[in-house]
Amino acid sequence: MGMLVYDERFTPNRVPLVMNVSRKMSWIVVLSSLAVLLPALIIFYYAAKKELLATELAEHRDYIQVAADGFASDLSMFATNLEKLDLLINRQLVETGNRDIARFDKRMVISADGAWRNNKETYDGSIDAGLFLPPNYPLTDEAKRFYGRLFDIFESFGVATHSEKTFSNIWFLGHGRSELIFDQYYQNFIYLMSPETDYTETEWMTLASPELNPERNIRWTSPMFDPVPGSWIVSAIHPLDVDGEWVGTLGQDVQLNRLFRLIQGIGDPFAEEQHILRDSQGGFILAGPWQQELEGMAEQFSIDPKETALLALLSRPMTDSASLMGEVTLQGKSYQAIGLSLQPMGWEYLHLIPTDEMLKNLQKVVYVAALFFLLTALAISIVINSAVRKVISKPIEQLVLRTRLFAIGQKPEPIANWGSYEITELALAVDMMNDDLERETNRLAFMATHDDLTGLPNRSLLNDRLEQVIQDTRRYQTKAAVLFLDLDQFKIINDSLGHSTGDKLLQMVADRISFQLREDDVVSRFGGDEFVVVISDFEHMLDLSNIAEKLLFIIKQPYMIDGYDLSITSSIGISVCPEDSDVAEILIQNADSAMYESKKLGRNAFQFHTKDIRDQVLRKLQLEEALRKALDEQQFVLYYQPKVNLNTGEIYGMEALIRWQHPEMGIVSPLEFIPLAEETGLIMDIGAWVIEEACWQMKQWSGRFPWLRSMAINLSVKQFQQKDFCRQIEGVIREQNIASCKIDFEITESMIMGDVEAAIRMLAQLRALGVSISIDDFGTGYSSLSYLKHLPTDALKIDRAFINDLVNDKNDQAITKSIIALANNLNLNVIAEGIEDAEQAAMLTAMGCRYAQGYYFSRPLPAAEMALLLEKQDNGVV
Ligand SMILES: Nc1nc2c(ncn2[C@@H]2O[C@@H]3COP(=O)(O)O[C@H]4[C@@H](O)[C@H](n5cnc6c(=O)[nH]c(N)nc65)O[C@@H]4COP(=O)(O)O[C@H]3[C@H]2O)c(=O)[nH]1
Repeated sequence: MGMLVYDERFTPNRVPLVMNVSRKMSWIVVLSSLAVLLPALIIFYYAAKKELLATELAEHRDYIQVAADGFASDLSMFATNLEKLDLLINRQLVETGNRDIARFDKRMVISADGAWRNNKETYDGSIDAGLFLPPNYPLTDEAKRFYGRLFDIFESFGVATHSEKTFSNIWFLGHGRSELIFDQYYQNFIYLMSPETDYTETEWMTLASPELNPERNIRWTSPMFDPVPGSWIVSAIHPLDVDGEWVGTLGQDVQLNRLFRLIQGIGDPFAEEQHILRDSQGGFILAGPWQQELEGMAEQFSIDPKETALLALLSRPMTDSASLMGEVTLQGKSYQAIGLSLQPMGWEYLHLIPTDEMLKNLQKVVYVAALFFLLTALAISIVINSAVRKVISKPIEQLVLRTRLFAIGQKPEPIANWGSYEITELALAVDMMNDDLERETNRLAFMATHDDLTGLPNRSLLNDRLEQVIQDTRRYQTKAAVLFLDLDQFKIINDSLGHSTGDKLLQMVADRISFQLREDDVVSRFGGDEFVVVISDFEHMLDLSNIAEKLLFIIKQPYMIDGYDLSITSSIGISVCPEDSDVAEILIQNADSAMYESKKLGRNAFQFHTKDIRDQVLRKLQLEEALRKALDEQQFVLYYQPKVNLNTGEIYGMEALIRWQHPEMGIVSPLEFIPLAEETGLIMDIGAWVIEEACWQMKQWSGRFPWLRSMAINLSVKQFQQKDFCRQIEGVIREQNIASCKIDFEITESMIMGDVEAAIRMLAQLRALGVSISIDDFGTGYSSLSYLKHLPTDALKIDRAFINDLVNDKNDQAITKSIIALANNLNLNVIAEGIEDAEQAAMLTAMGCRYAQGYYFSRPLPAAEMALLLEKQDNGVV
């Protein structure tokens, strides 16, 4: 959808990590489901595990108890058997007789190796007991009776008990290395025995000795691993005492494998369950995972010392009944241990159940549940994804598209229903916002290109239009013109009647100019009271003259504003494209220069841009460049023009006048460069230099000529407007150590007229420093008498314009007289400037003017010449 409106700002990679809402919602569902379900599953798992282990282990413990009981009862049955056998033998030996001797003789023969064994031909091991007597056995009748009777007892006992299948054999070992045995498994045992066979020092005999078995009860031999059948054997031992005398041992060999099956088949055995069985001496019978190792070297076997948990468990005492012994780690795997002590042998049995196998089913349940939850969450997220896409994402994408269309200036059709209330509201708000934005953008664009007051195009739009017009002149070989129009003396109206009246006047002038011109022409407000008109196409220069004249005329017509009947004239400068230039900026500059020229020519006139004007502009540029270097290169010098007392002809003071001695241009008049310095701001530095230099000079001269009253220094408007001007002056006075009363600042009326109040404040501050103030060029500046009386001044200087023709011009005489009268009334001194002859001096004296300055007395002089003049007066020569 975004592809429809291509704009670099809209490319999605600007925000590469942002996901769309529907996908985000899906993720939220999946993740929040998992966030809830996973911990729930984990909690469930651990709770269930605890419960399961508790119940399962309890069940197993019971099984084990049953199996162990079975195991123990089997074993104890052997003990009972032997006890019974002992009783039987003792009872029946009392009744032995010759029948027993006959039985012995009938059965026994000497074998080739010298040992006595049963006659093989009549021997059937499954029903007969076998007897072995070593060679040279002392065969007394008593012995024959004894063995003959034992044959009988063993066979009947053996056959009877064998049916119970609880043991494999019963045997008797006598002190003389005799052995009587009834063995179901090794029926020919006696034939395998060598004549040297001697069991008398083995446990089979010793455990029955009165020394080791004073209680005369059942003992168990250490279990033994028989590698041939691969089975563990243990023998039950019972002493056979006849008439209180130990005659031998009764025993039974028990193959443990059959019993192991009892404990190894408990419940549903676990694949990796382990069994550890130790006899009462600590010897291993079952060694869990190390069973093979044990059976390979039963004597040296011990548990790996790294299995510390198991060793610790084995070191704990076990109870007779099966008990849970907690969790143990074996070869890195977790087991649940159940242990007990098997009686009557005192063996310790440890049953190890792999924890994971016990929990296998539970884990399966948890995995299935987790999978189920995950799939459910995924399914829900898919549903939410498509719902959110339909209800939110799609409308939002539409809205984005609409906004982008607005952004590129297109206006899509409004959509009344967006499916849901909130989106419809949002869409309405977005449309409204876009409308407002469009209006505001247009307004800002207009403001950026138009003048607030008059609504005319401003400078920037003027430039654009002028560029366009210039291009058209090139393309269509036409001519265009720029008219630079400035209102004459507008400042006076503005200052005297107020800005509001001035603004209304400007608006009316703008309307009149616009009304006079064609639509194609451009009328713009260039600044202040300046307007620039672009005439886009004309044929003859005369057309331009006509337009200019029409404008001069229409502007000159009276205006009725705020109850004032106002009139104003204008001056117009005209530059022509392409003759003067085809560069917008230069065309405007040229028209501006021509406008100044027309002002010089007397205002209310128009002037075409000419070569002369161009030369003047060039000169101005040249001067400006040179002026920037002048101060550094010390090209300025001060001249001094004496001020004279008309009554006595004596010099009482002087005016410092700056001179610029340029190495190539020669002397440049201050009338030319001071306005330029003001325009460029260089006047600040130049003015400061003048003040310092003049003060320094006055300090020198007032030492030599104490009667010298004042040094007048001209101030420029910009200097005067500086905020810290007073502080600067104070600094100079302090630095030069000069009496401030000897400094007189000359300011012009126009400098005061802008902001009268501020000017009054500044003058008061200056006077507070002790300096005096004179108003220069007085009479030309439309001073209002009303504020003149409030001005903190000391003197008025009558402008040279009134003196020039004073002798002949009655008006000038009248003005001069009234200025003198005004000064007298306001208690101000009055100085006439520009006196060039004696007649003027005489007339002024007659009019009551006391002070004067002019070529008649002296031209402005370099310091050295001025010093000579002062010296002459000091010497009374003048
Ligand atoms: N025709 C004629 N002219 C006479 C006669 N007596 C004096 N003048 C000239 O009249 C001007 C008097 O200075 P201004 O009215 O203050 O007018 C000054 C003043 O406004 C400005 N100016 C000169 N020096 C400075 C300065 O240091 N700072 C500032 N801000 N302006 C200065 O330049 C203006 C012109 O100065 P200058 O060329 O020195 O011209 C001086 C002076 O040479 C006379 O009898 N006949």
